[in-house]
Amino acid sequence: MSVAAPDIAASLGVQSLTLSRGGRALVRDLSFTLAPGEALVLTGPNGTGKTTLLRAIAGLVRPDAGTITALPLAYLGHGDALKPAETVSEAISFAARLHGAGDGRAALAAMGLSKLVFRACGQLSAGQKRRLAIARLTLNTEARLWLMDEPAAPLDGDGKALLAALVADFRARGGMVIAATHADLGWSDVRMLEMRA
Ligand SMILES: Nc1ncnc2c1ncn2[C@@H]1O[C@H](COP(=O)(O)OP(=O)(O)OP(=O)(O)O)[C@@H](O)[C@H]1O
Repeated sequence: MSVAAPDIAASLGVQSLTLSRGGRALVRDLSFTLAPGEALVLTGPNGTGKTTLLRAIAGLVRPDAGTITALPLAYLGHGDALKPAETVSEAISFAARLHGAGDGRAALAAMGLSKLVFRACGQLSAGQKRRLAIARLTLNTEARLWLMDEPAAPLDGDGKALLAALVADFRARGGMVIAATHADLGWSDVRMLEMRA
């Protein structure tokens, strides 16, 4: 007996979405579609709901109303979710094994971390931790959509350029990206959504 693979939507569809937190409406009747290869950048003042919208798309916050297409996705939150005692090599190889994505060394190289494989995650700088969290996200080979919350906040210029290259490569392979940021990410050909208070 064979079991058919579930249908996976090609695009992300957000329809008539309303979201609130603490009794306050943050998003009202929002609709948009993101097609393969597209990126959407969320901007807007602190507290306007960028993280909440990302979390709703990830299925972590229940909308008051509306629908969101379910897609295989990878989520990069504010925090890097690294275990301090684990080495960089251990952190990356676990994720690589989980997703059947080789040994993860190419992902480390892509974020400029090859020389840090034996360093404990707890001893990394803020920018190095962010680079590692990004490298790990790219190992999720099933993901069609990357959700990134302030992905570049602690990154230097080189780190931002490496992130931009990974995002461009993912999009060229049909991936979709939604990022919340206060910084200019330097990504080309993005759509913008400004959240308002
Ligand atoms: N668990 C919660 N319970 C109640 N209110 C919450 C909760 N989480 C977030 N909020 C509120 O929802 C609003 C939106 O928060 P959110 O983190 O989505 O904003 P943001 O646009 O991402 O902000 P920032 O730019 O500071 O990262 C804020 O007013 C926040 O206090």
